Amino acid sequence: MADTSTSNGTTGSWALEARGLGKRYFGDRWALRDCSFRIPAGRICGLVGPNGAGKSTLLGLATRQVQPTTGTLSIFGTPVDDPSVMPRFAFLGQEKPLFKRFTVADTLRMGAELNPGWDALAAERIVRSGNIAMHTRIGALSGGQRTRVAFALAFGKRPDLLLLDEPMSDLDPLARDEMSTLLMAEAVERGTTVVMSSHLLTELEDMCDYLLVVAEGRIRMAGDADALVPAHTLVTGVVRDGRLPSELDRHTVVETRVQGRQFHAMIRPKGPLPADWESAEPSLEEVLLAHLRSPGAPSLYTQGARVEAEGNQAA
Ligand SMILES: Nc1ncnc2c1ncn2[C@@H]1O[C@H](COP(=O)(O)OP(=O)(O)OP(=O)(O)O)[C@@H](O)[C@H]1O
Repeated sequence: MADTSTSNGTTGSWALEARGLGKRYFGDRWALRDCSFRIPAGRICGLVGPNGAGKSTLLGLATRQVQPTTGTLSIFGTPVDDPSVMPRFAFLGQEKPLFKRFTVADTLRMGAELNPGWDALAAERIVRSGNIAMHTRIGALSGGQRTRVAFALAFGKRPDLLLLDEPMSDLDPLARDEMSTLLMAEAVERGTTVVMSSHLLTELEDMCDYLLVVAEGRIRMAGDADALVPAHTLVTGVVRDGRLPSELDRHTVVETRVQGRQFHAMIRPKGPLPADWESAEPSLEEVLLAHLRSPGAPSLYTQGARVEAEGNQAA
């Protein structure tokens, strides 16, 4: 069962909307199953989940590199299989598909030719701030420098939606910081929506105001970070007769751990807590870690993030 309890329902347009989305590569193993959610326009959304959770599959479905087995996915209200959606998004993944024989200048020229709304100044600025000479061949660049050129291509396209699959994993800390700042500036100044998968929880905490948590192919949390985190409480109490207290059953329990005579639990309180429990508000990182360790925990959507698959009744 999913909680639908928290506030901050978001109005406005949806950058990404999935209904009953599923992908089975082969056999009966689903990489992604029954995913229904919305990401509002203009947000920086962190896509979080353990290895093999289905994050790249989801981004592959959004960019049509992967075909869905079930359900639909729309970008700004247009189904992703409609070619008119192409100019509205840019994708940057772990692999940077650049032509090794092209120079950096050739690459940017190609970006200008392929994209009607090309912003040459923005693209060149990103390249030059990394001290990369325009005449250098892509094949002669380091992995991090190639990533910078790929970022320049993505930003130069001036997309409304930037889809990023761990794109900064090979950047040094300075370049990583610079690209993060660029991303946030884009989102603020141009209202660009960013959906970014990352395993770096501190990076997500710093950058993202919206979250999509995936585990074992299903959505575990979706919505405003500001609403998702305060919905949780960390409680500590005493274990009696080696058993967790029955009072825990009154709340939504995400994770419990027993250490000696104490228990620690990440819960979503459904009412007052016993006076002898200690409670604290967790950080985003603590909430995410608890969910990543407990993929079977009940899911949570903030109001605006929830969407029902076709044929289902709205909650
Ligand atoms: N092309 C493919 N063919 C078959 N199975 C695949 C394919 N791509 C992904 N899978 C499987 O789908 C599941 C989800 O994979 P996916 O790459 O989407 O996970 P992820 O969350 O991006 O993982 P990571 O954090 O390790 O990048 C995994 O079990 C994976 O083995």
